Amino acid sequence: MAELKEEELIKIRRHLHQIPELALHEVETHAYLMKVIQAMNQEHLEVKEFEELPTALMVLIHGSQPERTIGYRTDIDALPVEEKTGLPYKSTHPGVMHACGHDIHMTVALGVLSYFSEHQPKDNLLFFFQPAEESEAGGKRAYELGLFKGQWKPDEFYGLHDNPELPAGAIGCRMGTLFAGTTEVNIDIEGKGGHAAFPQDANDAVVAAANLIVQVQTIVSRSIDPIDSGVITLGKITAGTIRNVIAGHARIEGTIRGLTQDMILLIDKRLQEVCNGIEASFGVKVTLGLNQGGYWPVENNPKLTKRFIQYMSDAKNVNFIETKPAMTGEDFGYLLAKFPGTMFWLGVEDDSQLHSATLTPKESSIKRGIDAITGFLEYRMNAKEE
Ligand SMILES: CC(=O)N[C@@H](CCC[C@H](N)C(=O)O)C(=O)O
Repeated sequence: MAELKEEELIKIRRHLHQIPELALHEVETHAYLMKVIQAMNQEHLEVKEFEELPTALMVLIHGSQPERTIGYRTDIDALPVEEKTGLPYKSTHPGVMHACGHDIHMTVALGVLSYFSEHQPKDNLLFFFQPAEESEAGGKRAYELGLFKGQWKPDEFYGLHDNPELPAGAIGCRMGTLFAGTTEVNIDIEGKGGHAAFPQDANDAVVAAANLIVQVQTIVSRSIDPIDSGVITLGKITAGTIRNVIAGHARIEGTIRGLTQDMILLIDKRLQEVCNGIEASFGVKVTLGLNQGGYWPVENNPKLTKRFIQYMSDAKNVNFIETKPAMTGEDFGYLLAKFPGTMFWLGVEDDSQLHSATLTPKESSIKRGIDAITGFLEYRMNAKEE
């Protein structure tokens, strides 16, 4: 047994990349993670699975002189995106892809875990392999199901997200808010179907939906202080069956983002008002469903994040970049509201954005990320408390 080498980590990442699974269905991923972890030095390791959240996994490395339990979280799910990278190790699961880089996240976590399985840490280290980040709020579920109990409760929590806009291996972070809070939006419009030739006898849900979509564009442009930040994106619309039948139903799905909870609530309220207006002017029934789940703004803890940034800025082997807040969401925001901690970016340098079918993170970022994180954790465990 020895800690995982760079070429082994790359093999692991490529295997994970080939078996992406959607939120709460990460069965093969879970089994593969178990296999990799079981091949590590088990001397100080304890592994826990959970009947109530079967694809989740926690691993505790018992420290030599523990004063605290330091948590490290990685997400493990993928997205419903058909991969178009053409890579030899592309997804083998049709219509599903690690288009948000969670394969990189998991590999970095395994690398850090493998390092500390061979170099016993002073404090306890708790690794949380979390299902369902992209949807279904896996972090909140885990918390509400009581997974963080007894020795499985972190005193502080860290986690990363990959960032194609940063150079490979760079660490990005900031004090305060790193990511937005998000709310999932579902809008159902009920009109009356009919023949394309007799619109007067029907009530066209497509026309109502089109107007609603246009009016929604005024929420950010007209109701929000331009100095503040808010987003509403309607990413999916479905309606109708054929060109010559007037659709009686339309469904629109989207997402709201804000750097503060007040901003999210303001957009929620304005969206409800727009829906009410469409109901009144088109005589349709509009049902608005809003679900924030666990996607709270990601607020970095001041004391821990100051220490994190200090270490990363000073470390000779780390390219540290102070970043702006981003409108991406993360259910780690929920866990950071329960446990103090820090979320940060790992640069993976790519022209494609997160959630794109051509995302190809640079694999050299994996080892550099592991070195930066293990260095930080060692420093953290040995640093004197102020
Ligand atoms: C990092 C990232 O891309 N996260 C997702 C989180 C999704 C939140 C939720 N399902 C929503 O769509 O509102 C993101 O899309 O930012």
